[in-house]
Amino acid sequence: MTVISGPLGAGKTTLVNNLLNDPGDRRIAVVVNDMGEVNVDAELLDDTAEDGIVDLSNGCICCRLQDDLVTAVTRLADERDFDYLVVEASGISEPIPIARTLTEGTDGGSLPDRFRLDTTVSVIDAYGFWKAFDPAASLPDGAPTPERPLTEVLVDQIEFCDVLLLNKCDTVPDDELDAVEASVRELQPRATIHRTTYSEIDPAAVLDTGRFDFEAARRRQGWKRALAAAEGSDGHGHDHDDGAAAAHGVESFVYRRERPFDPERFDGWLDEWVGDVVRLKGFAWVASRPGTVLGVSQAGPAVQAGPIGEWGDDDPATRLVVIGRDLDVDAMTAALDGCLSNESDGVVAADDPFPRES
Ligand SMILES: Nc1nc2c(ncn2[C@@H]2O[C@H](COP(=O)(O)OP(=O)(O)OP(=O)(O)O)[C@@H](O)[C@H]2O)c(=O)[nH]1
Repeated sequence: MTVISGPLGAGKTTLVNNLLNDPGDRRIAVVVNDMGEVNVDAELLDDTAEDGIVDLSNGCICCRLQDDLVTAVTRLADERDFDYLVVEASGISEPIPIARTLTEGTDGGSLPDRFRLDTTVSVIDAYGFWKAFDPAASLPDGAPTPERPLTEVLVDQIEFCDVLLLNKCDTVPDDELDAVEASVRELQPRATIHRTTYSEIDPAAVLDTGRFDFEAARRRQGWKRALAAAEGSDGHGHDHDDGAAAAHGVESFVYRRERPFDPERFDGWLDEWVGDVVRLKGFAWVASRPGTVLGVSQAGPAVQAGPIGEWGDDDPATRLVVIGRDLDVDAMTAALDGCLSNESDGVVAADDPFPRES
């Protein structure tokens, strides 16, 4: 099986159609997931192949429709003869839960033994990505408007995949495309990246690649690599061998402190969206909650910060990975230092910005 993820309008259906039109000597079946009540995507798929296409609509296969996905694949296996299954996730699907469903199954059941998750593909709209991180970007003539701002899900889709299609390359100038690819590469050091237009790609690059590896995909996300590198060095976690990233000013650094933040000042810092930052991810020690690990995740304008566990036997600390272009590391470090509290505990925030989830 190959799973295709990616934001709305990135070119996933276009890729599925290309694969249906040129499957080589494979017989392909397709499961298409769409959020709407009518599965528009299934209607857009070529009629000739319609028989092997299952629609899962009105929900998302990463959450509500997990069991439906297992049931649909099992039924397809019972009723049809095919060699390869392509699953097109909805634009808002998170790839990790889908990969888990397709490898481990759900509480309600698992896939027949003869299925094997082979490749996870993310189709990313190069223009949408470029615009999301560059507030000054303007729309080239005739380019489709991206339907969705960058969100946490988009970064999840970039960070967790084996093959990444940087699609709609016709809508971004070549020099900017190099910078876009360098940023994507910093987030996603492991995947094979292909630049595509109208999702045109050799089917062998996305089918039967043998590249899926759950643990490697999770372990080798860009921010985790930066964190691991920083723990053994001076805090600059970027890959010094990566000339493309350096040429475009793309880097990552890790903010590390053994002192807690003042909750209100740190919350204020998180609210100040810094345009050059592509990704902020890690954990923090906050003085108002001395026993609690605060998880922090920012992707474009979307920020999430909340309790993710207890320090337990670990010494509390802050580790924040920042990935971006032309980062002013000194200014950012100074701003974060300005949010540090002198108290290691006992600070009471009048209105706790990071309440424990009930
Ligand atoms: N300019 C340009 N348009 C493209 C390219 N690839 C796809 N499109 C167009 O972008 C639109 C969306 O493409 P789809 O393949 O439907 O995207 P999708 O990811 O399946 O979209 P959702 O199902 O809504 O999430 C369509 O009008 C495509 O023709 C490309 O490389 N360049």
